[in-house]
Amino acid sequence: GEFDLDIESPWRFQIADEGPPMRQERARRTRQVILNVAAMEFAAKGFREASLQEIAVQAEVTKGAIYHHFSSKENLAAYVVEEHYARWPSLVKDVKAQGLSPLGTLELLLDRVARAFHEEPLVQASARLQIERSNLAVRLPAPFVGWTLLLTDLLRAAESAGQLRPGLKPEAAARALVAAFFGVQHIADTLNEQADMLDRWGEVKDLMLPSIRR
Ligand SMILES: CCC[C@@H]1OCC(CO)=C1C(=O)O
Repeated sequence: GEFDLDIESPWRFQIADEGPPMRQERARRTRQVILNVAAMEFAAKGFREASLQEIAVQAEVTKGAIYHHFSSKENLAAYVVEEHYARWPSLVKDVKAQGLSPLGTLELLLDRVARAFHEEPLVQASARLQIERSNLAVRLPAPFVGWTLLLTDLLRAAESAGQLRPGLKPEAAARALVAAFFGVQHIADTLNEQADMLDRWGEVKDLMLPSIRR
């Protein structure tokens, strides 16, 4: 049945320096190209080694254009993370619209997120920047919180629908799923640059979901 997902709030956060207003379409496009190229650079080399010069060359803009849109390398990193989190609400809406059961929605959602980690540079860059967050002199949103809240909602709905193993606490299962997912994507990234993420997530899912279902 329908369940209320507050999918906007967990991932909304205020960026320190908002940057210039987006008047022309061309400026918006340039900004997006810089973000996409920066994501690949951050994902490949991490914050410190990522080079604004390299980003400028690949985005075919001047370094000045990067500073115009993002004011600093740190702020550019914050926007890469913001772009990553900004993706989830629409993904959640799409999955929810399939009208599956709460646990069916949870499984499909995490499969889609696994695919995003497998193939999207913005998501991969954000995950790597979040790991480096203590070395970054810019405020990033707390990782994991948004997903833990959202999965808790889904698991509470599963409990109401009688889908949850008796005695299982929704919050505990949500934390365990987020921890498992984080570990899987981290290992897949570290050892194989996310190449085997879908298989590795499938193994963990096949182990955990039966222990969650009634
Ligand atoms: C869905 C699991 C949570 C997810 O795993 C990697 C990561 C990186 O920051 C996450 C986050 O929520 O921030």
